[in-house]
Amino acid sequence: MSSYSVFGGPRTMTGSCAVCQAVATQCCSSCHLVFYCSREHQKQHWKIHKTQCTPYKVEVSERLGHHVVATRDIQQGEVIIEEEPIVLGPKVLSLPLCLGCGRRIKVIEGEEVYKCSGCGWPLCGSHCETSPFHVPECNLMKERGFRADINLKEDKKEAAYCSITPLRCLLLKKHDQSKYEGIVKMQSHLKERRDTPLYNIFKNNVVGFLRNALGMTEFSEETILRITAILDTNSFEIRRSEGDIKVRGLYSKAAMLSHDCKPNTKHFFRGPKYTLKLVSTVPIKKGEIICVTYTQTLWGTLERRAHLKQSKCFDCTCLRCSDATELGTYIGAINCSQCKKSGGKRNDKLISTSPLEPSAPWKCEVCSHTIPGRQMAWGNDAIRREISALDKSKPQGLEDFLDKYKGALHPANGHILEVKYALSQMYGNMQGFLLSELPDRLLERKINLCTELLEIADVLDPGSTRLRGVLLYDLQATMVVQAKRDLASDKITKAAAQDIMGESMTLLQLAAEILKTEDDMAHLLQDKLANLSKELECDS
Ligand SMILES: C[S@@+](CC[C@H](N)C(=O)[O-])C[C@H]1O[C@@H](n2cnc3c(N)ncnc32)[C@H](O)[C@@H]1O
Repeated sequence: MSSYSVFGGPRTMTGSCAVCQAVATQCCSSCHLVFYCSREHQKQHWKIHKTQCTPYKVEVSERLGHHVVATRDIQQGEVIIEEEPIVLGPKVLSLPLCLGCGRRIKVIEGEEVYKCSGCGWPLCGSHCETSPFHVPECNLMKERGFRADINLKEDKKEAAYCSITPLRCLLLKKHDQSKYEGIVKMQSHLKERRDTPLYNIFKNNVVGFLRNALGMTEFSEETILRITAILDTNSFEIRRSEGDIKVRGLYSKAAMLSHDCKPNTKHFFRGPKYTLKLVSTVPIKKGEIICVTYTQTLWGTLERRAHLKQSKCFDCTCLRCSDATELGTYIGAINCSQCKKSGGKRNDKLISTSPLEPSAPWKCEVCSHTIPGRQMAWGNDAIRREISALDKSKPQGLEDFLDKYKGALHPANGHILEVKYALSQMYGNMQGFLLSELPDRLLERKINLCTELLEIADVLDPGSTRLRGVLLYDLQATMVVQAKRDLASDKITKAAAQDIMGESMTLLQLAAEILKTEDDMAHLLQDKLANLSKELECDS
């Protein structure tokens, strides 16, 4: 941001000047939070204010607790928050990972994994022993005479990692008091978490390890459990850019963001310090809540709310959750078996009679057929398990799943959509199903899948979201191949092919704009744009 870009014209609110405390009528036009009596004082204060100037403020409400509100209109694609983590570390259960750099460790049977000379924890190699992430915990373990003896297995998640991130939080008390204080002020929901299975695991394993094995008796059981609860309530899951492993991080500003099942931002992590960037996916009006999603867009309300209740200890009452049709998408709906029997329309659907009550019965929109809410929840769990067990190495198992459930589940049911999304990614992108090799039937299938999914994404995950970007990209690529084939076999005229290519170019430009923030897509998209422009030039 240039030094003077936020110096707007006079505004008619009053406050006290940030420099001289005189009555002031002008405020910063970017954040609208700081007042100045004169332009000179605004310029003078900019050196300090530029590090604090944000388009949002944190407010507190009974429903949400702390949450973030826009202090001015925010355009689509603006970076709202950019910050480094206060703490970074392994998830509660983690695949083998290096405590120095966070990379996945490859475990080869019969070969020793490198172990830290100081504390015995597995690392990539000696160079990771001096990593600032690892040094404080390593010093403590050495000091307390502890040496880890961990037997990692290649594809097995290791439970011993559960103590590391809480330990890193506690160590801040000595090394960075203000960060530690920032953490302990965060919401924990410790009361609600007490005596849950996870709480008991933490009580035995984390408290046991830190207080007994490491002798950290200066921290009470209550404090340690509060830290584990704070991590569960506030941390972000980070997929490392290599895509091989997930870690978790605590970010002080982003921890204030509330959840909505139709969020208005996306976030990603960049660089060796895992800097979080929060970007608006749609325009956000001054006064609106800036939010993220803590759950999955393609899950139905029953599943999302159960997940939020269990992991974040609250009952979501957002617009999407409150609407039995989920904003008209029917993503939780199932087909009515009774209407079908009596020859009704295939799409007569059962929806919840009261979506904010998980036990409320589900009722057909056309006939009076109902089924208990609990049965819906069991059904969803069973289907979720079935999807997890599907062979995702080839499309056939997924197509069979869709075939099996096409009578029972509504075509836009979340389970169906998840499988359709997986298929849309397989066709055209996986060995044996590359775009140029796809038979015409599967090209058409891929186009239909992308179009169908985009219609849902436009409602539930609108704007510049990754889901829309990926679908738009795939759709245009498939349209280009289809148009070329159709032209070659005289199914369409040259003019019609050019129209499709032009439309594809528009979709590709949109996808490129959305995905420019995605490490894995940005270069690919620039190349594709250049190639498609060349083709269009040659054709015209
Ligand atoms: C990451 S923290 C957000 C900051 C928190 N509100 C606070 O006061 O510190 C997550 C917690 O915020 C609350 N929260 C977030 N979104 C909510 C929502 N849509 N409805 C109710 N509570 C919400 C829940 O208590 C949740 O566990």
